Amino acid sequence: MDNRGPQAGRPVVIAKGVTKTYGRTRALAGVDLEVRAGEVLGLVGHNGAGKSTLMRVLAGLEGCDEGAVLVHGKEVSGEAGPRAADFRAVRMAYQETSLCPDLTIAENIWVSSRHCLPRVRWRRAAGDAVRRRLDEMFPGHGVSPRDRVEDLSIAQRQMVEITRASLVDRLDLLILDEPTESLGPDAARSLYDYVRRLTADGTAVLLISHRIREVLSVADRVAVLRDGAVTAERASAGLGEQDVLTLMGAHVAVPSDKERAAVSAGGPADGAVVAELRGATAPGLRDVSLRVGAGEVVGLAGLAGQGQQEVLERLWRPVRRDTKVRGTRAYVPGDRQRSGVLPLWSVAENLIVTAMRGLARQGLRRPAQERAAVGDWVERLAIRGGADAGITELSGGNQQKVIVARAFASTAELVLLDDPFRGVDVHTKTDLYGLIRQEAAQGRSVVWYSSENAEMAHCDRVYVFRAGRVVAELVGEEISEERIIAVSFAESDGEQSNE
Ligand SMILES: Nc1ncnc2c1ncn2[C@@H]1O[C@H](COP(=O)(O)OP(=O)(O)OP(=O)(O)O)[C@@H](O)[C@H]1O
Repeated sequence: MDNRGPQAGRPVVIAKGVTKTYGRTRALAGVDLEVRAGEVLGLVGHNGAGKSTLMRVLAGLEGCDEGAVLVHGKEVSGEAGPRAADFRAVRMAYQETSLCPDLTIAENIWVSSRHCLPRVRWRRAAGDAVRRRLDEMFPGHGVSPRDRVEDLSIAQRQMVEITRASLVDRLDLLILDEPTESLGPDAARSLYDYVRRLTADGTAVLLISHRIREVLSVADRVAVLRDGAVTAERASAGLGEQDVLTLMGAHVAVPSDKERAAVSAGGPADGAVVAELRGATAPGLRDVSLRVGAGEVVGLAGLAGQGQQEVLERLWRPVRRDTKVRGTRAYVPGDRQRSGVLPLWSVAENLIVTAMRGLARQGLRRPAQERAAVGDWVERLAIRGGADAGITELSGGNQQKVIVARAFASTAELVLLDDPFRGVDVHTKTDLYGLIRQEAAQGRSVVWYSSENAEMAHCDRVYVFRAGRVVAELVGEEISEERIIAVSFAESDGEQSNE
């Protein structure tokens, strides 16, 4: 499977005046865009701007209503659809993985790449191909082609998804939709090393991401999509994060020192304790003690998989003597595909499901109150698509907003956040950080695991985890990205001897 790209700089795929409408939603409103051989083009824009829709149209997975898509100069929009031969060399790795959970990795590869695999002993051929490519792209990936997809972690599924997209006879354009949202830093670095090798061979790469700094460090050019149209295209050289945010029309409020000071001064460390772990030891946890005060935002930081999710699990299901939790709880999963959205329900139903009991009177639901609460949240978080849309009609980031709103719309005293802001745009994230602080000011407690250390700046107290232990407790102004990174990597003698 070699990648013979065309001459660098020549257009591989061109969109001309592309429009796409779903019911009343105009997802694309006349997009003009060119992706050239040998370049990485970054595509940025708010949740619901139309990025994923545009990618599906460019990959020939969906037709457009008006306008045209040209692949190597030939107009092919009329042939879009899963079998469109002209789009074969344009492949897409999805943000929500497209893998079948019940099948093994090798079987999934066969499903999507069978045209370039032998028909006899296909399972072994698919397994060998995917293993080779995984080794090349993500050294130390830790998966076997025989593993069933549903048993993989979210990061492993993402690695397989990206690998799957690259396994073809000929690859002219690789589209990566939020590829690193679920990957750790090492895997992200490996991916971009691979991207550089691909582009050096003439393949074009279209990278969609909400991580602007990352896009600027990888992409040669950046295009901004806003309300279904490309509103700016720039070379990345010389462009800063703030320039891109301005092009996106985002107003991003970085917390000022005064606000930070207010957070630490208001830290309710002396208030009532809502949840507590005392020397908790379990698979993945070693002698963990922590406490959460009323109205306190407590962060769980450190590298991924160091015990943070086990703590959330423990607080969600406090069955042992070493865990005490008072009051009701709500959980916001980070993996919306597996345990987040109820796919057959509308936005309103998904949002209100946990709050309806609190709104009911004598066991009877009160539709008017429910509608008002839903309307309020849809407006508060600017959920694009509206209350009556089916949840799966929403863009990924907007679905995530519904899941966050569901938890905060409930009367839960303790909200558990499992890295919930992956795939959410910068502007909305800032609104959600504000929401967490407002809710905490009203006495709600939050325990927040995040893989983005910068997010921990919005917490009152942060516990940094390493190998199942708390290795540091940072309070107020002690909380900084640098400090978290330093303690995440610091290895004490005691820890090493236990590993
Ligand atoms: N299958 C669909 N049915 C109905 N509406 C849809 C469908 N797919 C997308 N939309 C709508 O089209 C608009 C653009 O969605 P799209 O997923 O392309 O946005 P996006 O820029 O990728 O967002 P995100 O950053 O959140 O992933 C949204 O308003 C969305 O609700």
